[in-house]
Amino acid sequence: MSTLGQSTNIFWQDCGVGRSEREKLLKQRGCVVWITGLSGSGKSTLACTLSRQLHSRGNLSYVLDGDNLRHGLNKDLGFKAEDRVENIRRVGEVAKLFSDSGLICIASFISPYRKDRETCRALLPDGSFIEVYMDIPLNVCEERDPKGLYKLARAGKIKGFTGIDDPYEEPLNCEIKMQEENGVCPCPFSMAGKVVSYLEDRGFLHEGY
Ligand SMILES: Nc1ncnc2c1ncn2[C@@H]1O[C@H](COP(=O)(O)OS(=O)(=O)O)[C@@H](OP(=O)(O)O)[C@H]1O
Ligand SMILES: Nc1ncnc2c1ncn2[C@@H]1O[C@H](COP(=O)(O)OP(=O)(O)O)[C@@H](O)[C@H]1O
Repeated sequence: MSTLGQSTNIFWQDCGVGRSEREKLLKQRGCVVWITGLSGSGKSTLACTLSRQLHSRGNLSYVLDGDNLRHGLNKDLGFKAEDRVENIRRVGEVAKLFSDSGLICIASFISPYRKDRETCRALLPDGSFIEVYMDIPLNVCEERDPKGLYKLARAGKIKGFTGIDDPYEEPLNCEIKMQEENGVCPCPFSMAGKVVSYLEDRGFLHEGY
């Protein structure tokens, strides 16, 4: 495997305990559920509700959340385009490791650029990157505004806020799309149920897949 960047004289170290052994132990298959969408679209809520539903049925998951990772691993990054690219690059690599460990990794990031999401997808075995698009209209997200950030962005106090004066590129071929139905947003529990059904149907949640 050659994924070398600046480092030289380094060699891939294989380990006798492999992915399939870990997956057998956990009775599930590792994957990445990648939740993308505007601020306020419900990404974190869905991520946590999904993690709870999986936990209740005996499946091990772990949530990687934009706000949280920016407190640690990514605290050197801001919101300029190149910082967002690096943010998602690092998260993609971490998500790959988590899924290789056999976990259901739930990544919740605005991840505004299509190319970066596709790069993360390409890191994973076919079918194990499940892109979930929170297709919630900007005006709904803005009305919610739980952190008051849209208000600040509209007032010009935050520059480069996604959806206001920074781009968001919608997925073209996501696996799951969450949308309002008759002007009503489905509850987080039913959204999480939709993801669980998807994972179940594709054998991610069972032994003997
Ligand atoms: N300029 C700007 N644009 C968008 N979002 C902003 C900005 N500044 C701060 N925030 C807060 O940062 C959270 C998004 O972090 P992410 O790591 O998911 O962003 S990105 O994927 O790198 O675009 C986002 O969290 P969510 O609301 O949960 O999406 C915001 O709370
Ligand atoms: N399915 C939903 N229906 C209605 N309100 C929701 C739903 N999901 C989240 N919310 C509310 O919307 C706001 C933003 O949710 P959050 O999960 O923080 O979004 P994000 O992580 O995308 O910024 C919160 O106040 C949350 O309670």
